Amino acid sequence: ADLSSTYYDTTCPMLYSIVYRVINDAYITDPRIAANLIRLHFHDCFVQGCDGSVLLNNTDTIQSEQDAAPNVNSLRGLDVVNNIKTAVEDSCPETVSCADILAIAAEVGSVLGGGPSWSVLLGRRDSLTANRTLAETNLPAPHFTLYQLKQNFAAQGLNTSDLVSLSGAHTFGQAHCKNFIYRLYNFNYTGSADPTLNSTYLKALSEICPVDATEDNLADLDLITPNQFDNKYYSNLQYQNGLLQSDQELFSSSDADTTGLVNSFSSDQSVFFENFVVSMIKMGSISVLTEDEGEIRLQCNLVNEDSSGLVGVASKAPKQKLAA
Ligand code: HEM
Ligand SMILES: [Ca+2]
Ligand SMILES: [Ca+2]
Repeated sequence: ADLSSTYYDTTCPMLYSIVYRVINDAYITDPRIAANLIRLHFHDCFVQGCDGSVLLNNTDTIQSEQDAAPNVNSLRGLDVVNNIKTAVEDSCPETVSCADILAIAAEVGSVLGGGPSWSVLLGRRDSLTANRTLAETNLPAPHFTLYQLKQNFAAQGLNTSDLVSLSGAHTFGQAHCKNFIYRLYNFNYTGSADPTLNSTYLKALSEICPVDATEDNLADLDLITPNQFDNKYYSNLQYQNGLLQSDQELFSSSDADTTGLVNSFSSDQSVFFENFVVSMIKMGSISVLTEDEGEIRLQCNLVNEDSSGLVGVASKAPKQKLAA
């Protein structure tokens, strides 16, 4: 069945305001949470669809996607998702999926950053499985060329325009040095910096990430407005101030048919916002589970019942008994 914006209108009318309140509380002390939550939804949707698989922890039967290379030491916001789930279960027990919570949280992240709001389509159900190998394979890498990025998005049913608009989420949040340090000192084994990196920006980045940078150092993805959801990401690219290679490729790749889109998003923020919303809704619909597929998890990090018959949340009855 199709997703619907009114899916929980009768079963959980306060859903949006509950999700908003929990995120807003976290945002006051940690504005980066807005970026963390958008990224979680993306990393969920690209791995067996938007089914909450990214939230599952390691167990005897689950290999957590959180340990896949693109996620390890890099996913934030999982605790806030659990806080949201607890608050939602309080008001609407056993009703709202974790996959839907991620989709709403992504929209709230955009809104809190000053970005667009949209009516989130709902009705996803949660997976019974995770797939770490698929997380390694499907999530795009920061060193990808434009060609690789297009292939990677096409595999999810997303086109070049989606690639450019969704990359605009790098208008906020941060990245670890290890994801771009190779651009600073020995790009493609040339012994020098990536030629598509602005020399002033290169100097600034070299201070954040010296050759022997420790793994924990972070740089803002958007050097102009690091916490604001706006279109500065695209003007940065025009000045060769993209942090990741995968960002700068959208403007600087020799065969970039994406340059025109970058220019139009840079010159008109409302055009960027409109396209971002369309692409987020498209991404949020990738391979969703609906109706009797999957389950409504009681705890986002655990399936309700594992193969050994143990219940995910001790205080709740297993799914089979509820249905009986
Ligand atoms: C186009 C291919 C993409 C690549 C190669 C990519 C890669 C990355 C990398 C390497 C980081 C830094 C991770 C770290 O160092 O901890 C990052 C951060 C981030 N990405 Fe992407 N990303 C892509 C697309 C997207 C999309 C489609 C979204 C959302 C719609 C997104 C949202 C974010 C956000 C918000 C952050 C900052 C997170 C934080 O501050 O914790 N990215 N991305
Ligand atoms: Ca998933
Ligand atoms: Ca920004």
